[in-house]
Amino acid sequence: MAKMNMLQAINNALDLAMAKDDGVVCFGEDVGHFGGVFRATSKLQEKYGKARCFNTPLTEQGIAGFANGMAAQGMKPVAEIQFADYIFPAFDQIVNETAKFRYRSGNEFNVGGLVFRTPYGGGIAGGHYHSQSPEAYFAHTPGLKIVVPRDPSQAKGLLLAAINCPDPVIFFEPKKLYRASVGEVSEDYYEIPLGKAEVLQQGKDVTVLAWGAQMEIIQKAVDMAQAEGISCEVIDLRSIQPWDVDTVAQSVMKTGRLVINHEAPLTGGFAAEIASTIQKKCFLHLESPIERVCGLDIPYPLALEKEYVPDHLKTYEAIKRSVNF
Ligand SMILES: Cc1ncc(C[n+]2csc(CCOP(=O)(O)OP(=O)(O)O)c2C)c(N)n1
Repeated sequence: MAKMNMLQAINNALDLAMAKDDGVVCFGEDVGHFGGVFRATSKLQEKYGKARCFNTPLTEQGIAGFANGMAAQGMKPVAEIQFADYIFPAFDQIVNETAKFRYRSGNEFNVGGLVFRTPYGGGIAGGHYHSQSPEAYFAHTPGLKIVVPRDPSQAKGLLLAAINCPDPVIFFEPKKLYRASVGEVSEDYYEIPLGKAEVLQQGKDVTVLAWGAQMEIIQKAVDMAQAEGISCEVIDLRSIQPWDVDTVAQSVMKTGRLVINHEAPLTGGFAAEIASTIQKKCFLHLESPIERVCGLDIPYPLALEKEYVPDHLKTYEAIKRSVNF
């Protein structure tokens, strides 16, 4: 075991994947010698050469198209989109090509092994080009897997599973935690299965659910609620697509209440999908309406970031509303 922050854990995962399989290549804007704007690919070019870790021009559509072609030929491209806010120039390639490659070619080709890594989320005073959480746009596209880690050891295991996955994966990295989240990480190769949620804390009154950077936010709210005797079950979804319906439904059947938190705006956010599915699966077990604690329906603001974010206080209020309904 070694103490790593999330960036070091991601770098370590990429290093192990590249050592294990010559087909794994890393590329993106300033990813080569510079190691990426956050240094996630630091030293990989030195170690594996310019053919396996290299810079691209400033063209996200080109990065995604290039990744599609490489993956279709059997390589395992790990492409970095510098900020998730800049993934939209690649939207056509990802939605129309990456996600549909296997379907469209009658299973003759697929782009499994393709991973788009991209830092997402706010809380860093980065304004609207460095703060958005666009996971729901991609969750709406069958054929993609979507994964969001919450800490270094999870980031490593989930990224290695993504690179080894027979389907293309978008790996959203909570940039706020890149250096802030530090923990013990095994230096060995290991994978954490995709599509499986993690129950972090058992409870009986209310289920509180989030992913990525919002996990530490909901934990603060849960601690406040528990101090008042409210017993909370805490779930980290880990994968947005596919998401672990059974684990969430089992929990809500026990607690009868659900609070979902995500940083993306409320309307059309992934919490709506979860709420809809769970109200159908757990209808006769629900004691109160499912609560969504999300970002406001506005562009991500620079000046009013604190008002925008679904923080621990808003989450605590939702837990209280849910329990006192
Ligand atoms: C679509 C998009 N992708 C990525 C970025 C992030 N970004 C900001 S500046 C920059 C590097 C620009 O380099 P260059 O075009 O050589 O101009 P320089 O600032 O070095 O003069 C990048 C990648 C962006 N602003 N927009």
